[in-house]
Parts: sequence; C-alpha cells; structure tokens
Amino acid sequence: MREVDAHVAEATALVSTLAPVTLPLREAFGTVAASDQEAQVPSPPFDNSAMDGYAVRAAEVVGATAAHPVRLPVAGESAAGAAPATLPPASAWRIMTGAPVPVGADAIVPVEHTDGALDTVSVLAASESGRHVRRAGEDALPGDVVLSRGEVLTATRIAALAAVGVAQVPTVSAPRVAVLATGDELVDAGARLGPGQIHDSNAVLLEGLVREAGAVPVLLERVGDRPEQLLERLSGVDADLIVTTGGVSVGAYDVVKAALADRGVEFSAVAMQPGKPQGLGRFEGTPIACLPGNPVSVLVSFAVIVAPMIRRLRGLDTADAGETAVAASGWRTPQGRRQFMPVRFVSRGTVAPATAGGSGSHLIASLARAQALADVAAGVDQVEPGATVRIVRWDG
Ligand SMILES: Nc1nc2c(c(=O)[nH]1)N[C@H]1C(S)=C(S)[C@@H](COP(=O)(O)OP(=O)(O)OC[C@H]3O[C@@H](n4cnc5c(N)ncnc54)[C@H](O)[C@@H]3O)O[C@H]1N2
Ligand code: MOO
Repeated sequence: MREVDAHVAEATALVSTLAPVTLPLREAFGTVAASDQEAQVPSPPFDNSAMDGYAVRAAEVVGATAAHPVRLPVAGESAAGAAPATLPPASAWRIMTGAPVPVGADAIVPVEHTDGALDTVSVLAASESGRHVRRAGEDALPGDVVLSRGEVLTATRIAALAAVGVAQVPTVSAPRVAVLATGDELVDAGARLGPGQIHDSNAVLLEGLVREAGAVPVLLERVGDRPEQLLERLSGVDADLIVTTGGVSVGAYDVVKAALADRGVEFSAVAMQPGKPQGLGRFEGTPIACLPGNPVSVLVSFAVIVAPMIRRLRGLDTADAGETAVAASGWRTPQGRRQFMPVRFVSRGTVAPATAGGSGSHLIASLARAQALADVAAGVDQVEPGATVRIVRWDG
C-alpha cells in the first residue's frame, strides 16, 4: 500500500498555480493575491475630525468649564467632503465627523461640551492638542504593504485596498473543478427509490466541498457503469481539475478504473481509512483525482488529497495548519492504515466521533455532524479519551 503523504505529494505535483489575472476589487473576493499591494494614498488621507463639534486651538480653550465657559466666535463650518478651510485666530470652526480639520486648529471639542451655538459658541470643557483629530497616515502611509502575496482577498482586505487607493489587484482566480459521480444505482435526491437504488449524495457533497475550498464546481451529468459513457462525459471538459467518485475498487463493474486505467490514470491502494482505493493522473492533459464511492471516503479523500491540490491551484500554501484537539471519548482504529475519523467539536479544542456507528464509510447521514477529521497514525489501534489528535479541515 502507498503511504498517504507520498500520495498527497504526487497529487499536488500534478497541479500548478493558475496564471494571475488582474481583477477589479469587486470581482476579486475569494481570490488569492498574486503580489504585495502597497497603499497609494495615506489612510486617513488628511487630518479630519473624529467628532461632530468645533475645531479650536487647544491653547485658546485652556481652563474652560461649565461654570467658566470660553466664548469664541464661529468663523465657519465644514461637513465631510468639504475642502480644507483656515481657522482665523481666536475663533472656533463648526465641524462634522470626517470633515478636514481647518489649518490652524489642533483639537476638536465635541458638540456635547459646548452650547452648540452657531454664531458665538460657549466651550464648556478644555481640550488638548490632537484631541479627536484623526491624523493623516496614522493607519497606513503610501508604500506600506496592506495585502501580501498569497493572502486570500477577504471582505476586510478588499475594504483596506479600497481605502488606500488600490482599485484592481493581480490575483489567482478560483480554479474550476469538474465533479462527476458514477454508478448505476444512483438517483437524484427526491426521486423515488426503486429496488437497489440510493440517492446520489456524492455529487452534491463534492459540489459543496469544492465551493468551501474556494474553487468553482462544474457539475457533470452523472454516468452509469458504462466506460464509453464516462469517456464521452469527460472528453473536452473545461476545468483545472476533475474529481470523480465511485468505480475505483476491485468490483466487476468499476467503471472509472475500467475506463481510465490505460488512459493516464494510475490506480493504487493508499494506506488510509477510509479512502483506500484511489486514482490519480491526467485525462486529456487535465489533472484528475478518482475517489472511491463511499460517501465518508469521499469526504476524507477530498480533505486529504483534493483540498491540497486546490490550495496549490489557488496559490496557497499546502502545508498543514498543525491544529490539534483532545479526544473527549475513545474509539478503535484499523490496523496498518492511517485513520481519518470524522469528528465534531464537543467544546473548544475537544472532539468526539461524529458517526455513531464507528468509522463506517457509508454513514453519510452522520456526516451532518462532522466538523473536521481526526488524523490517527497507522500504528495506533485505539484512541484513548484525553489523547491529543491532529485535526484536518477541508475548507480553503
Ligand atoms: N473485495 C473488495 N471490495 C472492496 C474493497 C476491497 O479492497 N476489496 N474496498 C472497499 C473500499 S475500502 C471502498 S472505499 C469501496 C470503494 O468502491 P468504489 O470506489 O469502487 O465505489 P463503488 O463500488 O462505486 O461504491 C461504493 C459504495 O458507495 C456508494 N456510492 C457510490 N457513489 C455514490 C454516490 N454518488 N452517492 C452516494 N453513494 C454512492 C455505492 O452505492 C456503494 O455502496 O470498495 C470496497 N469494496
Ligand atoms: O477505504 Mo474504503 O474508503 O475504507 O471505505
């Protein structure tokens, strides 16, 4: 049997990071930055008021109290969006939040600390230089790196770029991942089950997992156990990666294996449970991963093998996050195969098996509770309560 790490290394070697494209910010959500991005303008771009109130010279309101207000003529007013003004000596300037601080002013007195008058204002509290002034560049200066290469463009990062004057960004777009389920026994969700039939849950599982991993699913119409039909379905597919499920084992009707074994896909047994039978290679030049049909095996194979391929396509680091958790309850593990047990978090940092009946690879309904996988080494045959386990996730 092939070691898991060797198989994953072969899988990731099949793909390379997609060529960068430059996208306007609004189209860049979820893509990965292909280069560092620097601020083009300072943030804030100019000194501005943090409060609705009056811009003053702090030195001119020294000692102001409610009992002994300092009275200053109001020389003008500025709302957000106004051009910068100049504060004449011995006066105040009515100002709104976000408006430029007038030249000469060095403090803002909030309106609550005044009588709010429009002609001559009574200042009821002293202020100090710099109070309630948001300084130009205190957040970022031109040339500061706001986004680093390899970072995902999240809402906050896109907002930061917008603020510092970056309108478009070179990014690696979401890869297109084609998904194909196989099997004569499959019918769509909602269809009445005939004898021997089951609902196709792998196609929707993979479609969602691909999305959660930051890629775009391309759902191909399911095929039965006929190799010619499968070849026809895959021929000419426009995708960066193809993922199939089912038909890779040693059964008499293992359609994927029958169709692809002598067409550039290598089938092997990987020392993992579940997910032992696997295929990897290229179909018409496109990287392809052929996963087994059991639904839990699909989830595990995706998390362990396909998710790192998608990460590489996206230009993300494929290294493991190194997350661990403590087992709240124990479970048995198979001999000689590294186990990936679907687990749920019972509390922060503590996990228990998500599937009631152990690690059976058909327990799809129990997967609704799974939040991660616990990775248990091949040499371990029992996870004891309180043991530390490595955690594998499947999202991007
Ligand atoms: N004699 C042996 N039999 C099996 C072995 C073995 O080593 N020797 N390995 C077992 C293991 S482990 C796995 S995993 C499966 C893999 O089988 P296949 O990849 O060929 O998958 P199928 O036979 O097509 O399906 C397996 C199972 O999953 C169900 N299935 C398939 N597609 C879907 C779908 N889209 N949605 C829901 N469920 C699906 C299918 O009905 C089967 O029950 O082989 C073992 N056998
Ligand atoms: O390897 Mo199979 O995926 O155990 O059920």
